[in-house]
Amino acid sequence: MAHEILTVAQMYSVDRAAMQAGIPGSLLMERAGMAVAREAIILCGGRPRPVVILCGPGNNGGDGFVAARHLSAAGWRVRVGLLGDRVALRGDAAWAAECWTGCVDVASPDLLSGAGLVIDAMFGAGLNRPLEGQALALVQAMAQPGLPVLAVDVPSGIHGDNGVVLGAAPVADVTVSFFRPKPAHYLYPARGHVGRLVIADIGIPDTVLASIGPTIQTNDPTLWRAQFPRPAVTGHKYQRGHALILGGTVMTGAARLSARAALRLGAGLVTLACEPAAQLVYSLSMPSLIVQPITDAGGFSELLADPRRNAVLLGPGAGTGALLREAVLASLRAGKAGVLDADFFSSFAGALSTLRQAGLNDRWVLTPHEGEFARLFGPLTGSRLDRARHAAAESGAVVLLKGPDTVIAHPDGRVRVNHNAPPDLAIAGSGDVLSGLILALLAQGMDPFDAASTGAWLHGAAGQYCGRGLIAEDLPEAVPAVLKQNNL
Ligand SMILES: NC(=O)C1=CN([C@@H]2O[C@H](COP(=O)(O)OP(=O)(O)OC[C@H]3O[C@@H](n4cnc5c(N)ncnc54)[C@H](O)[C@@H]3O)[C@@H](O)[C@H]2O)[C@@H](O)CC1
Ligand SMILES: [K+]
Repeated sequence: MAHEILTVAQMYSVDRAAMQAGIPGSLLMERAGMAVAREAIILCGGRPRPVVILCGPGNNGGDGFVAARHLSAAGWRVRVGLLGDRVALRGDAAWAAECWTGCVDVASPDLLSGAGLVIDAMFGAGLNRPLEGQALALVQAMAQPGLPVLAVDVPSGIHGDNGVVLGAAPVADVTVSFFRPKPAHYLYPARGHVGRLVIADIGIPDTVLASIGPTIQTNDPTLWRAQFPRPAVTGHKYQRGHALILGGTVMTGAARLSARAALRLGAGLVTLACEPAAQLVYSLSMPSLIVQPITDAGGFSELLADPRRNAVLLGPGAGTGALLREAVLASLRAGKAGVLDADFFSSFAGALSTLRQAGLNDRWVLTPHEGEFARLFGPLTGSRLDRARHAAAESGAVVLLKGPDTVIAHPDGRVRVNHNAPPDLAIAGSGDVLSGLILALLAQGMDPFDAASTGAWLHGAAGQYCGRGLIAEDLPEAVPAVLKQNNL
């Protein structure tokens, strides 16, 4: 299964490469339009409906003309509405329009009355400004209750790269795109407009990707399954890593959730260091947890001195005092791997250079949500993808920017977009579980980029497994079932 996501510019390069390889653009358009017609038939359960196809002035419109021809040939009643002048059509779109022998009306909202399906072929990759005028009115008219919408490439008004809605965009039931998805198919708010995504094969050979060098992927177990840690038959707990967590004194729930997740995902040992006042809370919470009282950062450094303690989690519920700050710097200097989360971001607001000097590198995973991200990295612009990538390059660490479309970026420019998280995961303590999962994988020696990807995916899968009504405590308990379900 392919996991590459291509930017709009990369998709145009693919198009050119395919043509250089001898595949004419008109053939790509023919296959694209056929795929659209096929999906329209599937969407309507094989029963013809009056369909209105709204065609724009570029090749997205060309795909619409091809679909019109195929649906008409299949016995469907087709009305085509064109946005713009027919004589202004160029290249393959002009060819596709010539091949359509039916009527072409001026695209207007009136055309939609009586329609059982609308195919949105107004704008795709070439959208370069917000919708206005007639295009905007058409998008608004598509929002009729009960009128299914099938979008070609992207719902018109969606920017293919950043997932931003430019002016307005229909909420499609199905979006049919070609060869590989674009970032907007996975990034919100666009993803909320895409509906079911179909990526159609239009005969472009995978070999064209060699010259493109895609760096964005959808997150999926096939990317990291081979690296997923499995206990050896003859192994013992010390070969499964020793995770170290700094627990807070007041918000003790956060570190307990992280510890529980780390234990469930197979860390050999988990030590939780805390001030003596909180020792009992942690000790009584989980018999398998080792609790070590410390009175200051010196005590934490002593724990770090044992090389078997190979992965550290700092931040969940840890407070913003000197202990967390010093524990972070000591862990970075000690050359450990680890996860920096939650209160870490407030403690080091705007202090990226201090972290880098202390040794922040790609053995570390930073797991901010949007607010925490801005605290450390400032108000960066661009899509979540761009910002995560920029932050990873700037920090030298793996950055996992949390959200419904969690993005995981490596400082070398690789990015993965996670897409299995249900909205039920937006609850208190959910992030603490995620950082505990990643911690367990780091302790077991997994590469940090893969550990972050795996953690995000397992977190989403656990959320799906628990379903509605889940609380954060349920997530670690779902780990064994999710591992079994997915043969991990
Ligand atoms: N491999 C590929 O890349 C393939 C692409 N195909 C289709 O080609 C499309 C891209 O075609 P184009 O590059 O011609 O781009 P589009 O057809 O998406 O749009 C370009 C046209 O729309 C105008 N336009 C852009 N934004 C506008 C706005 N807000 N209001 C009014 N007019 C606006 C532009 O001036 C230009 O005339 C894809 O989305 C896809 O549907 C397919 O034909 C098959 C192969
Ligand atoms: K479209």
